[in-house]
Amino acid sequence: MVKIYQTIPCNFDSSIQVVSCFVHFSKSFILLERASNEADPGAWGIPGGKMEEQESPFQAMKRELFEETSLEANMSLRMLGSLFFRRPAIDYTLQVFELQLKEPPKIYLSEEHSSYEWVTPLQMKEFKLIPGTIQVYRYFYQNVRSL
Ligand SMILES: Nc1nc2c([nH]c(=O)n2[C@H]2C[C@H](O)[C@@H](COP(=O)(O)OP(=O)(O)OP(=O)(O)O)O2)c(=O)[nH]1
Repeated sequence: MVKIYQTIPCNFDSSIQVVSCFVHFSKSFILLERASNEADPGAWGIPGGKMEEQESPFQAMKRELFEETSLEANMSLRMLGSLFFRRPAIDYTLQVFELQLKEPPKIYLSEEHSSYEWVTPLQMKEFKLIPGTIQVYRYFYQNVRSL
């Protein structure tokens, strides 16, 4: 259903760039549930979305974080790296970030999402996730080099 590569695969269409972010507070990170009128309704994922033309990955990530959670990312926004996603109908590059929060944040959702949860890595497995979310977590936080 989804194949994830560390290096660019053959004939990859690199026109679509997506940014996403692990927002950590204490031992948890935030998951957002896609609203019923969105693509893949009811699926849970970390904040993110498609990069717009003229945006840098950092600008796109700050914009998406603000739109989706109302968080204003500061200097502590860090890029972890990129992975290449191949789904049956679409290729895209996922640029993955992390943001470590020291204070409990106030979250305001947009209409794109219906709810949010702070989850530990173990709890994440209980959610109906956007495919690839666990592999991405493992890759960046548990040093699993094969996806
Ligand atoms: N938000 C988010 N998207 C992810 C994750 N993993 C992953 O493969 N994706 C994919 C699913 C979506 O096809 C794509 C993001 O698309 P989106 O629909 O949320 O983007 P957007 O907010 O810019 O929305 P749009 O109006 O342009 O459709 O990235 C993830 O963890 N979070």
